[in-house]
Amino acid sequence: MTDQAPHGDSGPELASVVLGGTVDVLDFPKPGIVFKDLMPLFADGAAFRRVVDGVIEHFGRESFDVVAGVEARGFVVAAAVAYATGVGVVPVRKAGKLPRKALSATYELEYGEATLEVHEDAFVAGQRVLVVDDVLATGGTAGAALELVERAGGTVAGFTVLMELGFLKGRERLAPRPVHAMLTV
Ligand SMILES: O=P(O)(O)OC[C@H]1O[C@H](OP(=O)(O)OP(=O)(O)O)[C@H](O)[C@@H]1O
Ligand SMILES: Nc1ncnc2[nH]cnc12
Repeated sequence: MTDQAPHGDSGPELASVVLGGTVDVLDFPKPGIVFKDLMPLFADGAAFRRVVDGVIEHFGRESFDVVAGVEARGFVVAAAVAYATGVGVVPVRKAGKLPRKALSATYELEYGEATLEVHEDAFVAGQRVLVVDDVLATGGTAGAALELVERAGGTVAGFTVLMELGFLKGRERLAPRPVHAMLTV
């Protein structure tokens, strides 16, 4: 319903901040896709700080030991959360980008297929990992990222996105893993 107030797991105010920083791009990267571009949110310093602080407030800075960011736009949010909480950041990258021995997982997303990788020694056994991306759509990317974190020895402390495309049912695909989404559309 379009007349509803913006909603998400951190309340309507933060949901509105994300919505206000998002531009819909029609037919990108393929005809028929409405691409949610969060670059304007990242480019607005006050809005970016509010959503990064919102992620940290939701999970609590003592609940994770390291942040994993999913290439590419997940890197932006993950690095900011890591810096603000004084923990490290681990990139989960698209295939062929990591220089050392890596674990990989292939998945489907709204507009194709891709492979993600993480260094096999990226985590200390049992390290609590907060996994961060910008958008949850079908959940293929997130499922692969969470699987890789666990295969590399990490313990998933949480998964968060700034925007969830509810109609693509990614949350259901990831169940019973909890998803935190600042805005659900
Ligand atoms: O839930 P899914 O259907 O898997 O889609 C979500 C993923 O799609 C986008 O990334 P994309 O692969 O377009 O890469 P980019 O961040 O490098 O642009 C987005 O940043 C998520 O990572
Ligand atoms: N419609 C969309 N907008 C932005 N990122 C996406 N990832 C998958 N589908 C997407």
